[in-house]
Amino acid sequence: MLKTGAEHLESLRDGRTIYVGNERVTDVTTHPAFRQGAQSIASIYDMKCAPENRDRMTFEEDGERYSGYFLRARNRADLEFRHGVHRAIADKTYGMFGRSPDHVSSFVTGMSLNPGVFGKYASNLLAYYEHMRKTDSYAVYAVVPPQAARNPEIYQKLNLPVPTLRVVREDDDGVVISGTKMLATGAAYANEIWIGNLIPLAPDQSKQSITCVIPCNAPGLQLWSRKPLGREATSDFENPLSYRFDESDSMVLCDEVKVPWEKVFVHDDPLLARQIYVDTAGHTYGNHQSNVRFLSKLQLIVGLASKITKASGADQVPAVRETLGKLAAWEATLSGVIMGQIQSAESWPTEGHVCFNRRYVYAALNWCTENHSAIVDQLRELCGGSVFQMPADISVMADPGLRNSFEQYWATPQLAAVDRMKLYKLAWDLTGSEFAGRHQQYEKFYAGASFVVRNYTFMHTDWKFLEGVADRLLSSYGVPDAYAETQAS
Ligand SMILES: Cc1cc2nc3c(=O)[nH]c(=O)nc-3n(C[C@H](O)[C@H](O)[C@H](O)COP(=O)(O)OP(=O)(O)OC[C@H]3O[C@@H](n4cnc5c(N)ncnc54)[C@H](O)[C@@H]3O)c2cc1C
Repeated sequence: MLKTGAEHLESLRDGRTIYVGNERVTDVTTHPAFRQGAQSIASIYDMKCAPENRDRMTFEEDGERYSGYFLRARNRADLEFRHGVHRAIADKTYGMFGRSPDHVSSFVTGMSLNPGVFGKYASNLLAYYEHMRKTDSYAVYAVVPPQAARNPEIYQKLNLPVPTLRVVREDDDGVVISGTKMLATGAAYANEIWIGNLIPLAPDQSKQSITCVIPCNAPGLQLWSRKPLGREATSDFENPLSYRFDESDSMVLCDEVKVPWEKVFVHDDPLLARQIYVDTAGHTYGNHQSNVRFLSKLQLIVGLASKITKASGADQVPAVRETLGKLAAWEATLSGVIMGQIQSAESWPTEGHVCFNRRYVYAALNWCTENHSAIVDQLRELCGGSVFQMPADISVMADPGLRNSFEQYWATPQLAAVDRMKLYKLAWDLTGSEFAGRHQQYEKFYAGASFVVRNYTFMHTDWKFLEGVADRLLSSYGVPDAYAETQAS
């Protein structure tokens, strides 16, 4: 099934509990904090449904049509298709939605390639994959325990309740979960939340190992939103990104939420809770989307940097061109690594299926995490003080006298005053606004702290091959005879 944007918006009016401070939001599709973000998500569904996008964004299987990100790739062409679907979604939203509907769905699709990893819950995973694609469900995830609660011993010693989410009871119908999990990006606009553990658990944390999915309106589930950024954005002219693309982040608080057995994927197995991401193609499928999404954002940054330099005429200065050249080189580097993920696809994890090259996915993930701040900083440098040269808002244009002055003194030979204002407002939303700050934090942490991201690369590197290169050279010469003899004696 393919949902339309309107159908998706309707599905969000489900009585979910979402708090902004002490205010309970009754309808995210109309509330000022979320309505524009909800519209942006709806526009992704409409794009998928549009007849002209049918072949590039959806596929047919056994007579039914599904969103393209549910395709289980059997060859390189399928990976190219998946890539194109992510690309279209990321381009539409300029890379601002990290957890767009194609992220967690790609995890589940990748996992469905070898469900055997899930042991006795394999059929649950497959049934969930079917449910997702049949209902065109939008899932997000909360797969990290809250900070400071990763060592329950500290709480136990002080006789305090452990805040992290865990199973508190089980019966014939399923399990009951309570506690918190961070940080469900996109939950305000999603249908379901995947609960899990992307970072390893200790062997005695079996009750925390629960991996399951819950609907966003599950009784007992509360979403505690961080400060929404769309709420303060008055128009897309003033805050072009905050206004449309605040994807929301929420703490997940479960108070005795019932999860039926068929929605449980891991239970009482701390080791497996993490292995399902490593031993299946889930994490790789999902993070190919992350890489593609970052590239769309990077292309916006580089394009804007060029326009900013043209607006002031600085594009003619050799040193400025050099900066643009560096930005363009970074953009090309990431493009190349992403295409390499398809070019060097792996026949993995099961016969008949293929996966994006894992090393290249993790290399790009690491590269993006390490370089986002530096990239944005280049744009900030190119902006200089221009962003603060602009009047507070567009209302100056309503006053004939002020408008006259503005149009006369703020124009440059290259650009009219109001066009400059428009340009710099976008640049500030990308580099310096609260929205920009949230993105900086997102790019640093969305795939885990940097040491976690580097560990993926460490895990997937063929060290034998690399050491072999060093060995080949080492073995091509020896210790000089005179010293070798000394050693031997
Ligand atoms: C904007 C945003 C959106 C997010 N969206 C999601 C989401 O959709 N779903 C989800 O599940 N999670 C999400 N997260 C949470 C994210 O997964 C975590 O932030 C991430 O795993 C890091 O955990 P932490 O924030 O607790 O930081 P910590 O792990 O506490 O790290 C904080 C700092 O301490 C350092 N540090 C801590 N421990 C060590 C160590 N052992 N060795 C070396 N350095 C260490 C880290 O390098 C880092 O600099 C999001 C986070 C942000 C900021």
